[in-house]
Amino acid sequence: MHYLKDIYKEEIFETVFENAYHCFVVVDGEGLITYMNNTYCDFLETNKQEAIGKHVTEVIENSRMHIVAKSGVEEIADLQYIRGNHMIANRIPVRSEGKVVGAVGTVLFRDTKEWKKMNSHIKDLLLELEHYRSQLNNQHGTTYSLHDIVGSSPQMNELKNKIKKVSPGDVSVLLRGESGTGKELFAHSIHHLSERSGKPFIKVNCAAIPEHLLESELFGYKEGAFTGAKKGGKLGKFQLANGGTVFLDEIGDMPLSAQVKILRVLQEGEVEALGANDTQKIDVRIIAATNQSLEKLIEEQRFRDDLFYRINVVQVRIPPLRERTEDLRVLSKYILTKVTERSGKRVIDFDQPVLECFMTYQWPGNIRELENVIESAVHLTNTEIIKVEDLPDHIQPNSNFLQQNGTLKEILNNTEKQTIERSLKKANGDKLKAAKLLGIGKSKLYDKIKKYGI
Ligand SMILES: Nc1ncnc2c1ncn2[C@@H]1O[C@H](COP(=O)(O)OP(=O)(O)OP(=O)(O)O)[C@@H](O)[C@H]1O
Repeated sequence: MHYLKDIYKEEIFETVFENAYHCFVVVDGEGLITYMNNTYCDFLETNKQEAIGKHVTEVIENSRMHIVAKSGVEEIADLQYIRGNHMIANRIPVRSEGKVVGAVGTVLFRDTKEWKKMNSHIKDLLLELEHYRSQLNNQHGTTYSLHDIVGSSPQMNELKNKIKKVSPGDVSVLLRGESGTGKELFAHSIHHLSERSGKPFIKVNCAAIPEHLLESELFGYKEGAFTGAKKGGKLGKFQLANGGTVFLDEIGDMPLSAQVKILRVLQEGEVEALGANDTQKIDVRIIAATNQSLEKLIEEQRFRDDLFYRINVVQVRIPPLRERTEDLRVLSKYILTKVTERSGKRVIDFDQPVLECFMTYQWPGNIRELENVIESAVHLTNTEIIKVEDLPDHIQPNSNFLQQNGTLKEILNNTEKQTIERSLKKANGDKLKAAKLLGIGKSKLYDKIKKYGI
């Protein structure tokens, strides 16, 4: 007697897999795709001929099927980021005669409406989590401590030691450094390490507050001080920070009129709210930051020298990123982890040429720029490893071949391979489009893809 499954095995397989609403993929022990149903092909905008035989990571973003096909450890309900959305993936190893020979994968919530709903739900939850985390951190106004300052270059170690020394006590500190070097991070750390850490840390962005509002923002106002003043008045940043620290960011942009008032607070330890008849005693520590040369501003009479001497008791210079390239690797990894945790996309490392590229780039925007570059690369990459092609054009070394070693032929081949890979990426895998971008015929492109094993 034959069982039904023996007679119609193929038909049953076909019916189940091809008519399913779910995406199915099967890989062999090497991670090469041996089967993919139409639903999955449609979703990935590919077809069976293209997909079958390729390594799964070339076809599916963030896939771990090849790992499961090796480890034999199933992964159920894993969150996977594919084509801009969070999907639920199951990966089950296939065994034959006790050996792991491959894996079967399914992706749930393919149905557009269903997964859109689930996806927006997950995004909402991630945002909510982020909100609570930052609320918790913000309770005392400080979000960072010295532990959050990544870097172990000699310059960074020296800097951290200096910060440890100046933090206790009340001396004013002037942080100098280019934009994005981490001045705010250091200001937080100084507060955190001081006796004032249990008291508020209040940041004033001197460049962002319009001149006519600066005084009321800094020193507050009494009810009825001017038309439009709030009932009950408003406390200024200095009153809010009483007992704690005021961080005057971008102090070089502070208007002269406000500089006089700040000087008075520093000299006399008292503030006068707008419309008030009396002054109020205030005890704050000042940390100021600038990326401009205050000396030059003094020469141009845009900054008061008496205020400069007050805030410049201890000066801390934060070196630009290009002067401490030893920190690049660890910083990049740290930022990558932060970005992937936030976005839910699985990207685990950088290709070596990416790090080499980082080493030679000048980083005018310093760590903030590094953060932006990594964030955009994480969104653009189709694999778990960030490649040079995932970087913004201006970061990529355009004279790449000049830095390569090897014979002329090897260098030319390598450059040709990289150019083809980039064009394919730009054309989203569309070979006709890529051939057009490269100004060559489709069959020539196919030959080269084959030659270089792309
Ligand atoms: N050593 C570091 N380790 C980890 N993150 C850092 C480090 N330095 C800077 N960052 C990050 O880089 C970004 C920019 O830092 P921050 O805002 O402190 O720079 P800044 O010098 O105050 O910039 P600006 O002058 O433009 O205000 C922040 O997101 C910060 O967390």
